[in-house]
Order: sequence, then C-alpha cells, then structure tokens
Amino acid sequence: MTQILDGKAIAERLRGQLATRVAALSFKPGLVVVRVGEDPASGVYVRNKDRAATQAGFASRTRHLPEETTEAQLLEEIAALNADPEVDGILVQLPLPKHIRAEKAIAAVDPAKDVDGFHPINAGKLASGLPGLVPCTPRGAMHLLAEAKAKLPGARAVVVGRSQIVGRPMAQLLLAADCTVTIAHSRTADLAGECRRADILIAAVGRPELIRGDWVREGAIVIDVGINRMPDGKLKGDVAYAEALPRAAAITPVPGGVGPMTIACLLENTLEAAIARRG
Ligand SMILES: Nc1nc(=O)c2c([nH]1)NC[C@@H]1CN(c3ccc(C(=O)N[C@@H](CCC(=O)O)C(=O)O)cc3)C=[N+]21
Repeated sequence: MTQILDGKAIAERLRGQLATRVAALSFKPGLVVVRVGEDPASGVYVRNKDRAATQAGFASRTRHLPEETTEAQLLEEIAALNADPEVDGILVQLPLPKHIRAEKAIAAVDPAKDVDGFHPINAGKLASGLPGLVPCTPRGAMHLLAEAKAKLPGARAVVVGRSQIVGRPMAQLLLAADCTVTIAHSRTADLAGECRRADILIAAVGRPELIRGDWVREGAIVIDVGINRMPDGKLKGDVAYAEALPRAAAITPVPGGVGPMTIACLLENTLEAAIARRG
C-alpha cells in the first residue's frame, strides 16, 4: 500500500509542537512578512502565514507596501526591521514588482533574521555544511521524508529543478543526509531516465504533471513540490499523481502535501532564529 504523506496533518502536528515551545518562552517570537504591491496569489499565502503564526503564539504582522514603493524605500524598510529587537524573522514575499531587484531585497535582510533562508550567507552556509537558516520548502520536504521513514544514507535522490528557493537547497540537504544526489533540470538529456533511477524523487520544476507515472521507480518516495494553478482554478503538482501513486512507496498529494509544510517550517525557522538571537 502506498503511503500518502498528509502534509496538512503533519504540518498541523508540527505547528502544535512549535506552539508548545513558544508558550514556554518569556517573549513572543516576532515574524514580519513584507509584501509589496498586489500580486493576487501573494494575498492568500500571506494571510495563511499570518493565521498560522498567530495561532501558534507568534507575534506576526504584515507590512504591506504600495506597488509604487521604490527599491531604496524597500531597503530602508528592511533596515528598520533588521534594527528592531522585537523582530526575529523577516520574509520578503516574492514575486516583487518588476522595478525592484529581488536579489537586492534578499541580500538586505539580516542573515540572522532571514527565515526564508534565501540570503547568500545562509545559502553558502548550507552548501558548506555549516548551521544556518534553511529554506522552508526543502526543510518541509525533509520532514516528509522522515515521515516516510526514508533510509537516506546511500539512497539515490534525484531533484528535478535547480531554483535558488527549492532545487539547490533541497539537493544540499539530501547531500548532508548522505544521499547520492542528482540535480536534473530543463536541459537534462534524459530526464525520464534520470527520474527512473531515483529512490527519492523530488519534483520542483513548476510544470503541471511533467513527471509521468512510468518515470517513477517501483518503491520510490515521491515529494511533489509543484503547486500549479490550472485555468479551472484547481491545483496540480509537477507529478502525474494518479499514474505515480501505484508505483510509489510514499507520495505527497497536491494540494495538502509540501505547501502546508512550508508554512509550518517558516514558523520553525522563526522560533529557531528567535532563540539563537535572544539566547
Ligand atoms: N519569500 C517568499 N517565501 C515563500 O515561501 C514564498 C514566497 N515568497 N512566495 C510565494 C511562494 C509560494 N508559497 C506557498 C506556501 C504555501 C502554500 C500552501 O500552503 N499551499 C496549499 C494550498 C493553498 C491554496 O489552495 O492555494 C497546499 O499546497 O495544500 C503554497 C505556496 C510560499 N512562497
């Protein structure tokens, strides 16, 4: 029987554990989400983050800046949050308006408050095997692999996608866990063949159902990071779920897989950042 990795339930449990730890602190860990402009998808995500954070006992607020905000104004705002002792975690919601360079905003966040784990210092620490803040989605995927009781040392892991946000840090975490890691991408010569070798298959390309059922090795663990909004409003993953289901030992659904784990791990990172900074 294929194990369906219920990210919604696992995230709820993790948020409960975090709430217990937060309740034992003498302060509320502070999370600020900075949103610029009116990207419609961001509205839903930012509200979900805020609700999850507040429910778990965090001091959460959203700083919503107008579309016309300049890059310099955003950097000033970030500098003010860096200097605010009550703020433990800063997340600059992506995408930003086109006139703002995202890499400038990301690099402006104090690495100690970078709960997205996107700052080059944190990316470099991860790549060097040093402790630091780890991006939320890959962190959530590692929780799901633990839930699947994946035997990581020596396992062949194939990560499809090489983004700064998911693919690269995911590969680093799997490498740190002693997997043999392949990073595949849009230019990979035989993508299906690479996927078929995977004991652990991580799909993070953002192309609905690109990965077909017969690309999944019998008994593989499949983590589908893709959250693709279809014209009919429904969400689809990067994996053809119905085809892959009978072959996989464990698989994440979309929705209800990696997405909720990402939010829970944002809180996990914020708590970690708060404890590290405040002692
Ligand atoms: N600085 C930054 N950090 C991010 O982590 C970040 C970001 N910007 N910009 C946008 C993406 C997207 N993202 C999601 C988080 C949770 C769900 C999630 O919980 N999804 C639900 C479904 C939600 C729905 O119905 O739309 C699920 O998969 O079950 C989805 C997407 C975080 N992102």
